[in-house]
Amino acid sequence: MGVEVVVEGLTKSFGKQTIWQDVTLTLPPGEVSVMLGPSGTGKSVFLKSLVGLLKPEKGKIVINGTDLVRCSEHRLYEIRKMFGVLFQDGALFGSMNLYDNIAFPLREHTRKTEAEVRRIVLEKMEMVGLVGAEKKLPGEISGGMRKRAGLARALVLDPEIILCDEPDSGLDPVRTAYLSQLLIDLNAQIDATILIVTHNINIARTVPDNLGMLFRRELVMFGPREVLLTSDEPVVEQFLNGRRLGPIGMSEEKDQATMAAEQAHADAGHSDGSPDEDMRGVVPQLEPTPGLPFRDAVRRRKDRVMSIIHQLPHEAQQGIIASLTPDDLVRYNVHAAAPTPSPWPRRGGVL
Ligand SMILES: Nc1ncnc2c1ncn2[C@@H]1O[C@H](COP(=O)(O)OP(=O)(O)OP(=O)(O)O)[C@@H](O)[C@H]1O
Repeated sequence: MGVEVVVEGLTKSFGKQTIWQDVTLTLPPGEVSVMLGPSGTGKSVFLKSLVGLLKPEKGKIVINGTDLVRCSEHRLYEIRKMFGVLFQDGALFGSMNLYDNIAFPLREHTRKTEAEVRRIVLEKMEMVGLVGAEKKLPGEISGGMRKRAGLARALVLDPEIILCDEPDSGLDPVRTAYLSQLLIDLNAQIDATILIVTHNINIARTVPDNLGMLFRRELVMFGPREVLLTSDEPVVEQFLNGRRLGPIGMSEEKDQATMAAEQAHADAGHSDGSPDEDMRGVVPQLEPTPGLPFRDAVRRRKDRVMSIIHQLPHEAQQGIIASLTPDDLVRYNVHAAAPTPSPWPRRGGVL
């Protein structure tokens, strides 16, 4: 099973520019989490900090009892082996074919024989649907295939934590849907802890167990998917609906006067070009492809979320209860959906 990643009070700056501050969250072991945020809010910087490629100024990142921010280079090297990272462009070597690209970490970091390398590379290529493309060069294949090759390479050292930086970037909506399915299928097969950073609304709505959002140098929220999907926090609602109306502006944030003027314009019946449909609400989560194992994370998450359900906002409680099976209702002793009052904070809520 994947490991828990505990982030406490993390702050990252470049010179005088603070990217985000005081970020606190826990990636539950083996669950899939998505971090959303408008462009430039530091999602990639967060991901690189988790894997130790960037050093935050304050706070902790604790994995298996080790704080990555303060540990020795040797320990960091050991912990890094637990990670598989899918970078935005796949980060493949252009002059190597896919087989050699995927074999690279095995040849660099292990003493496996070429026969073992071959078995592992072909197994991972099959997992991501790339059988037969071994001899292709990265420049000869589509963006979607490059992503899958990058994912296969991230898998060869059997990672316990997989980080994906914008897996949808450069992909059409259909290929993005295939990649989302692939990530859920992988989670079912290897039970790794997965963090995806993205601004793709469809991925956010259908893939993760947990959702978070970075905005204005802060973690606005992080918690079970139902919390963000039903949230009326303006920045979350605006983002998940892909609307112009709201606090997020062209260059990240808007001033109050602009927001008021836009609201008045909308109230007067003028469209801002955004879809009318309200995307708020809990939609069914993607399930593994038939024939693959059930995701253990789903059962663990149910236990976890049901133990904190009374701390969550009403709409999230209702979304969670609506997703329970008749057996779950008995197991968790839930009588007719009756959410209880909740102390969920409107901002900065993290569970
Ligand atoms: N090595 C670096 N040195 C200085 N500034 C950096 C460095 N890496 C990132 N930044 C700055 O950090 C900020 C956040 O960048 P980041 O790429 O993490 O955003 P993002 O949320 O991933 O954006 P996008 O969704 O567009 O990829 C940007 O202003 C960027 O210029």
